[in-house]
Amino acid sequence: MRPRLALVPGEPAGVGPELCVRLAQQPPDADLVAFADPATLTAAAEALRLPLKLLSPGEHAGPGELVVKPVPQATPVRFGHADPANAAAVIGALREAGAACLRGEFHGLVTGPVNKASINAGGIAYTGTTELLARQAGVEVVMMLANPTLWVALATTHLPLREVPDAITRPQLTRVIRIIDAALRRDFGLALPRIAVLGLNPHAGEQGHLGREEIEVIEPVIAALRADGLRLSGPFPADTAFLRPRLAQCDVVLAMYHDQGLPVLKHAGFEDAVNLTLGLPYPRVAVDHGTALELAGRGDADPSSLIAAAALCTQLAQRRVASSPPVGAPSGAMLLNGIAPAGARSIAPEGAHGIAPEGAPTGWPEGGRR
Ligand SMILES: NC(=O)c1ccc[n+]([C@@H]2O[C@H](COP(=O)([O-])OP(=O)(O)OC[C@H]3O[C@@H](n4cnc5c(N)ncnc54)[C@H](O)[C@@H]3O)[C@@H](O)[C@H]2O)c1
Ligand SMILES: N[C@H](C(=O)O)[C@H](O)COP(=O)(O)O
Repeated sequence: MRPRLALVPGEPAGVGPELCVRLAQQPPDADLVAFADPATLTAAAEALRLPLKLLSPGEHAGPGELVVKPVPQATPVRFGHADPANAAAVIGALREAGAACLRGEFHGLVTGPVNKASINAGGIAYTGTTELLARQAGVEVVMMLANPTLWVALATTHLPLREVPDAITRPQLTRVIRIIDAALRRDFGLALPRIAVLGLNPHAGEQGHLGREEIEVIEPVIAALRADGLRLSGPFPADTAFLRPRLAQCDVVLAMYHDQGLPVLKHAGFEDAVNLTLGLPYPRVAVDHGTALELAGRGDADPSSLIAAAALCTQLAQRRVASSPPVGAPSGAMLLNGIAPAGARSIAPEGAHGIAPEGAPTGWPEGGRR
């Protein structure tokens, strides 16, 4: 099955448009439709001196071609200079593409980076695309970033650090863990996903001497969900939870907040990591990097994350359309686009202690992106 995927470049002045142009040179096994201003895509192609022929919806694109659903900007793009006047176009493209996915016109959504400050400066309250798509779909979601060696999900996303402890409650954390468990079963075929839950406080609260959220919220949630059959461990002190032997025991690490988990993930592998939204009615996969305004229009931006996102979204869409996941697939068995859960690395032939050595993804199914 060849999926139809909606593609949204994100901030016009950032690296998103040129990465879409690069993606169009080596498209995934899917039909892409870009929701964007055609002039911006053309300008990006010209800046990079790459061929790009824009087509209309309904036409079939080959390499160097891209079908576009026009979303006009208020002002012409100037790479490197985000214009808040274009906020409505950026958000409009995301909303249009999300709505089309909800109507079943596309099998999945791939998105580039958005500059949160520019959108807010343009008068639109926006914390992130994850939250925007969740609100539009009327569901709760979980953000999970993944690269071939590590998966990290977040209990909270884009909110001030000061607000994090109050946002983590027993019902909220229960819902987060259930969304992760269900998504990893459905989309990755894990029979019993192993979720390692981090504490919130230093040393996971040190038995209540360094904070009580572990005792009052996190431990009771883990105990209740374990009693329901979920495979949970923790709460672990965050500073040692990412040590290799510990990672080998889980499929995904659940961090309590954005900067508890994502610096580790991005340090472990920035280039080919992707950002998944778990819990949406359709697969959404995004880049793991930001708008990188300083690189835009120069041709120096690495397209690996967008290419990985499009490839993974293609596979997730195919998987959802195809029959249900294989019954009893061993935990960690599914490898999609080389994205394997942490514990699954032990089945990769190159892995030592389940960790792929430098440059190892070449041996993984479809994982030879570098
Ligand atoms: N997916 C998203 O929408 C997303 C993700 C992260 C950050 N952001 C937004 O992007 C803006 C800039 O954020 P930031 O500076 O913290 O992060 P950033 O990812 O834009 O940049 C961090 C560093 O990585 C480099 N980099 C980023 N993408 C690259 C690529 N494709 N190839 C090579 N190098 C690359 C940059 O040059 C910079 O040195 C902010 O407004 C932030 O909110 C958006
Ligand atoms: N938190 C993400 C990251 O650090 O890569 C990013 O800022 C935005 O993600 P969404 O587009 O899914 O909101």
